Amino acid sequence: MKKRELLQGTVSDYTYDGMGVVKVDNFTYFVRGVLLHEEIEFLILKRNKKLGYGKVERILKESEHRITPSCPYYPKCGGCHIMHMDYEAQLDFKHRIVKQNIQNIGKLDIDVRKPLASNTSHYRNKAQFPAQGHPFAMGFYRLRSNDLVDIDTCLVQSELIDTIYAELRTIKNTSFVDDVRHVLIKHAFVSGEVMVAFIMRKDHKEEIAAFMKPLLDRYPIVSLLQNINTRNDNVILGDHIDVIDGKAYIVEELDGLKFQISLHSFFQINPKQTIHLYNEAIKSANITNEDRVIDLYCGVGSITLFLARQAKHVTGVEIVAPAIENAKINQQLNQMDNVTFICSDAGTYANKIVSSKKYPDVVFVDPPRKGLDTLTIESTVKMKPRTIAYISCNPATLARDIAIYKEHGYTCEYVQPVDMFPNTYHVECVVLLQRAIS
Ligand SMILES: C[S@@+](CC[C@H](N)C(=O)[O-])C[C@H]1O[C@@H](n2cnc3c(N)ncnc32)[C@H](O)[C@@H]1O
Repeated sequence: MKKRELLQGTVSDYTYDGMGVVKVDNFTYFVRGVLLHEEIEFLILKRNKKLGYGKVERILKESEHRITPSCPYYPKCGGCHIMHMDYEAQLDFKHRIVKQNIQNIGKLDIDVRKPLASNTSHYRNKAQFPAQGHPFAMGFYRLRSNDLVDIDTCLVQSELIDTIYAELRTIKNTSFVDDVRHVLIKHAFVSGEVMVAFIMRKDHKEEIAAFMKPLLDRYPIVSLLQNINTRNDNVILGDHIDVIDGKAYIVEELDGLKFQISLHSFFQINPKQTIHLYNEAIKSANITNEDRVIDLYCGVGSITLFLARQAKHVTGVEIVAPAIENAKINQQLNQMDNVTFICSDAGTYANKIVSSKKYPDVVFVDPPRKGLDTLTIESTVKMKPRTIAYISCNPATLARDIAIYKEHGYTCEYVQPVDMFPNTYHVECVVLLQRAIS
């Protein structure tokens, strides 16, 4: 490869993570920060036998959807990926990616609807900021890197998280700064409650308590925690939690239902859009008060309790024990007696239900990005529910899994993307799989 080789081309497509695809002389390059149909000049950064990566040098013909990002740290900070697109272009990009996955991975001919739109700023209720002592930096990592970008504001976090974060940056001047791995903030939008957790290499409870005292007076921080993590990998949380002040959890409200959320439990990060996501899935599944439902991968029981307002009985299944403890308390907080929570691997529980022959009418699944394993898919099929509602945060594994369900006689009419994560390449989808054969 020649030094500083510049090429020109037109962006003809996107990669799943929002890079532009540019073909020059039948060779494919991926270039970040460009939009569909733009004509660009780019520098070749690297190239192998199959493809190359480029860095945009000049936009020769600009898209009408290009905007100047309002965040001063974009694109250096890896938290957001498509902030140079206006929101219409972001939704088109997500629509396109879901369609491509359904067609190319699933080999399926299914209508992919336009994504449901979200508010685009200050939508996040949770932030985890890595920190380092010398030289001090706190913020987010560059994309696919361990380089920390020092930031003092983040436009996708709730305004309260952003304000508290700005104050927490003064840990720079403390004696314990070198032992801080992450600071994690959760904000319950409706109750206003805030959790602040210091993820530490070693114990500094007393120094943290003294440092946080003025902030506890100024902000609704009802849960101040220390979590010790001595691992050498990139898992953020350790197991041990000390409650330094207040309680070990915060309480959030979604659509009139209350949810206790602890440090280790998963909770959807865009609460306003979560209500639309759950209602979309539940409405399409036509749940009646005769229905018995199993909600696999239930977290703190949020979909479970939404479902329980309409179904005869719902069983929520989740592998993380603290999340199930929260779920059981959430059941009591909302006074619902038609719910059972089980701490188990989803596939193992589903397989037990197959053996017991106590089949549900409807199954909900909301797995992590890796999607469903064979045991879970096969067991849910053997239960013969009339509907399997699949909520997915990864269109690639969703497409793979619905193709397998199709082989087992479950069909779906449409995929409904829901934008839960504006300015990032991530997209959530809801799919209803209906049993076509008996
Ligand atoms: C995408 S979250 C969905 C949680 C919940 N449905 C919600 O909307 O908040 C996936 C959940 O699956 C849980 N999980 C991961 N692997 C699991 C497994 N093998 N069996 C059961 N639950 C699992 C995670 O702990 C997490 O709470």
